[in-house]
Amino acid sequence: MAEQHDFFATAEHRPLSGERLWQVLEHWQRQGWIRALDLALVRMLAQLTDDAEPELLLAAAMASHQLGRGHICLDLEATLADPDAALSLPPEGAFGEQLPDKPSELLGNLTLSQWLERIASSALVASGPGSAPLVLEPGAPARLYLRRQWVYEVEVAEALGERLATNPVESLGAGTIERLDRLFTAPAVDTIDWQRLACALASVNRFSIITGGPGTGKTTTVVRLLALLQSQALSDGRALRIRLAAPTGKAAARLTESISRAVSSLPDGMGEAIPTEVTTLHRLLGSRPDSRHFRHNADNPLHADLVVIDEASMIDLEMMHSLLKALPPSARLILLGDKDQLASVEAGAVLGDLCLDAEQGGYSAATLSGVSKAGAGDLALWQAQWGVSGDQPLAQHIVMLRHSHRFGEHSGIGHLARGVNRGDIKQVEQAFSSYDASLALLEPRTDQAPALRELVLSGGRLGREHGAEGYSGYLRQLEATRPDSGNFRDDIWQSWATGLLEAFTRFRVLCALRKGPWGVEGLNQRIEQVLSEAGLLKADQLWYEGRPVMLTRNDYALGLMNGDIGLCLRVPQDEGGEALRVVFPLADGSLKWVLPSRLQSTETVFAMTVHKSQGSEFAHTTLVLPPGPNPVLTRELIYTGITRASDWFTLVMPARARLYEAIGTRVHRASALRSRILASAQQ
Ligand SMILES: Nc1ncnc2c1ncn2[C@@H]1O[C@H](COP(=O)(O)OP(=O)(O)OP(=O)(O)O)[C@@H](O)[C@H]1O
Repeated sequence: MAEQHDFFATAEHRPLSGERLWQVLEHWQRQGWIRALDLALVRMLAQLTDDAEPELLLAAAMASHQLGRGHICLDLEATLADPDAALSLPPEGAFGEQLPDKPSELLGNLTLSQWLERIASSALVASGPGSAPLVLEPGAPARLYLRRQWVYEVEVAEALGERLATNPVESLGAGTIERLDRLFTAPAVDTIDWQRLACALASVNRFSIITGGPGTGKTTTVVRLLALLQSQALSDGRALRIRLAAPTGKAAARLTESISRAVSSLPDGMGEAIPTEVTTLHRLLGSRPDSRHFRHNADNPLHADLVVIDEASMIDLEMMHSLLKALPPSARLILLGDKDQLASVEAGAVLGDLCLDAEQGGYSAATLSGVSKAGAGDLALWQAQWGVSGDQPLAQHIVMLRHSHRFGEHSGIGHLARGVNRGDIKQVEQAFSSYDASLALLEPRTDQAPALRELVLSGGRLGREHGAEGYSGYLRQLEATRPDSGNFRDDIWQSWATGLLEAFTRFRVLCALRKGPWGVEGLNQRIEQVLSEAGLLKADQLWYEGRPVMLTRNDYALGLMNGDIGLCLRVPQDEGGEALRVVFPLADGSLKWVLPSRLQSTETVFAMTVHKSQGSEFAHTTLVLPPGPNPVLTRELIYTGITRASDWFTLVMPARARLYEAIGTRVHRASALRSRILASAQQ
């Protein structure tokens, strides 16, 4: 590949001078194309040595910037092929403008081999373990890492590779099969019971992934798996220590509810000693204020025999690293999640990377023979129909659930989500035209369109025809059910607040962008204005009754996490009189009341980004796309937005082309995690 790039380079690359480098980097930072953090890192690197070529420092700035965009490393070859894409140029709102000092001007005629040479020649760069702050892997594709990311990737791959190295599926014994028979009915002829298969495979492995779209039974399956393993352990005289966690408080609270439901429907005698309390990953690992290190680590592992993590698509590489470090070697790890959802906010796409081929199965002869007695159907025949065979270690540990019990064949949301996932524009259009009881499409010309106003107030057409409300439902409930006496600690005020928190989840506006009139910032202002004009709230100050807020940073002193959502309510005080307090739901079902002045970093959340909505579900979800092209518009973003809806979904798109472009664009995050894991498992 290096030669190929050299071949296409037509003009000579003029070496970059130090002076020009700093001019350009400062310009990039002023423009917001790179972060202040990226520039500070490069300045720090430049001070460590005087042998760093400007082209190396440029690569370091881009690697740091790419990390901020979720990439674990800088793919040097891809960067040379499209240098401006590495800085997401053109920026939001600047489409078509002439932009000076773009990366393509600096890297235009540089060949890969020249760049590699200049990077590798510095003491700042190593090709593997050591203390140099950068790591260069010159293979194909050549990658430049900041050292910490390289260490995370290597150590996660080693830990998972070690867990994948064994596949004792032949040990599936008569006791397990008898329990599977109690937990599952026999599958229909010629079908595969993927849930049963997942249970059988995960019952013998130390690492398993159960992936599937919304309502495919991930929770149901894992609860049956816990029942199977715990009843086995109890009959051996030693209960398993089981821990359940999810990346966010919201996801943990949702899973607590669905696990409790699933445990109560287990066959008699099989629900014993199965916990239903789900904690956040941060709490599970023991987060420490202002530190990226956790209380539980390799020296102080978790007290657990089995750890289940839900919403695993939200786990970034660093968190996966911390989790694997804290996991005792003998403990089982089970990840649940939807591989097609957006990747984590922070860097990495761990679940997506691991599940790249999950749809095809790819089970080996040993796995097929081992599970043939599990009663899940003829997996060998199913796989033969796909023409797939395999002995790739990762595939033996993954099961994809394929049938949605929530969004079945006749569900509009299911039809639409499947169409988006397949990139099938026809199916997407057909979904909107055929399923008008659950789906609506709005194509407003401006952000002031009356139809948008109606959507926000009362749910638009879905509100009029099918009872899918907008924000007026929550705000009317606030006034109509307000208790008339007592104090905010009284049960009556607590249940009022609980009801309002629940009502607020019935409708939500999700945005692809943060900035601009079609982003979170503009739409929050617009929604406040619409609701104020309708007399539903008085948004004349920062804090007003009815304001929904989201924390934008962890607040360890208050025990609240980034992403937690609360409502600002006017409540009677202990000492008499009334005051505004913000009420937050906690994972254990209790409420936390906080004075607004104690909240450091919050933002209004009538509109929120799709990223922040992961792990949540709203009865009526509205997804707003911007009119202009933007690299954040991807298939995964649209799918994640749609699948936040439990009953109704409205898509707002000022320009149809954005939807088509997004559906055709897949998220790609540079990393070598998958190939490293496979190499490590085969060693
Ligand atoms: N095999 C099954 N047969 C009938 N109903 C099922 C089956 N599996 C799951 N369900 C039902 O489907 C619904 C969704 O199941 P579950 O909550 O386990 O799915 P999930 O994949 O965890 O969903 P999500 O992650 O989207 O919340 C539940 O009401 C559950 O009882």
